[in-house]
Amino acid sequence: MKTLTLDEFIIEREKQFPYSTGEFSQLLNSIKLAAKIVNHEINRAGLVDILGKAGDTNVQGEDQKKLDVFANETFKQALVSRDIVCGILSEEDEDFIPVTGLDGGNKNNYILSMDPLDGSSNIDVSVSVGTIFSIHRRISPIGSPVNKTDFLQPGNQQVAAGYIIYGTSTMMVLTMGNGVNGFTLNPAIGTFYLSNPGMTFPETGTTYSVNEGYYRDFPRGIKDYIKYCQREEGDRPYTSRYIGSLVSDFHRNLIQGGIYLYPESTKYKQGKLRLQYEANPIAFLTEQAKGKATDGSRRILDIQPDELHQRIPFICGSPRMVEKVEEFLGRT
Ligand SMILES: O=P(O)(O)OC[C@H]1O[C@](O)(COP(=O)(O)O)[C@@H](O)[C@@H]1O
Ligand SMILES: [Mg+2]
Ligand SMILES: [Mg+2]
Repeated sequence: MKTLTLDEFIIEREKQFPYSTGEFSQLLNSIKLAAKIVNHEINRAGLVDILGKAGDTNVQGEDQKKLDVFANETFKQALVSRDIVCGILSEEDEDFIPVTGLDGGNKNNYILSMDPLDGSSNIDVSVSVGTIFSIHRRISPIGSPVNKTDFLQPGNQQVAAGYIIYGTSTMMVLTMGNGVNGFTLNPAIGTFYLSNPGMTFPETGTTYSVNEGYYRDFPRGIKDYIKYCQREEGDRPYTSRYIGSLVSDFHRNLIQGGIYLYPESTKYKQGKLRLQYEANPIAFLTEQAKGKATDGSRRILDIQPDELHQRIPFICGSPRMVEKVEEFLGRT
């Protein structure tokens, strides 16, 4: 049986999509193109001047890496030059970016929120990193410039979300609200093929992913859950695996079962991860893969955003494991 390419898969799915105008597949094509350019740069990172700090900080006060900036510019270029979105929100830009036509307005339907390079702390040491994206339909009138409310929609309004993992192989994992599918890049011909159809979280797992270096500063319930994972009982102790790239830790847990936690702590009072372009897209994928995603008490996708770059405590993965954390948090 012929393996579907990403293009063929999207065209097939778009036929089932209300409002289908071809705009959506063009948008995913732009993402796919930018991903291939970034992938190429990552693969030869040590040979070109793309490692290390760029010398600036982003709106979160983090040192931008050269690859953060390269990935950000590459994705923006691919989207703006094709005039395929009406606005962009990026981790690396303070404000949202309205994409305007000659008339100052914009006829496009979609806005894209993105984390152009996820796992920046791993770039210089050849550990897998990713790109995360979230797609919403605009709420401002077609033809007018986008405004802030377009970017403060809750996660349950996403029409699609995904990530690209630049790992031992390069994959795009995507949901359009109808399950989760993984596509592997054949670097020889530059085509993504449907390699992992119908990805779903195992009900439970034996892997937990959390930066235990912050253990002391975690809420009581999280500390109790970590101790529970380490106790010699039943199928425990669980294995601790933490790559330090959300996309990579999530991808492993999606395939093998497991849980990822980035709770609030004294250093990150609201957690570290950003709601609009990290937690929401990953939560949409999680739920579409029959997993669970919470901030400890609320369903991530139902949280009403207040700020473009707001942070949120984030827990996601195999449903039984996430429920156990909620139980521990509920007890405190
Ligand atoms: O080093 P820490 O504090 O454990 O944080 C690691 C987490 O931060 C992130 O790197 C944040 O993402 P960015 O690299 O896009 O800023 C996640 O990918 C990762 O899970
Ligand atoms: Mg990130
Ligand atoms: Mg990033």
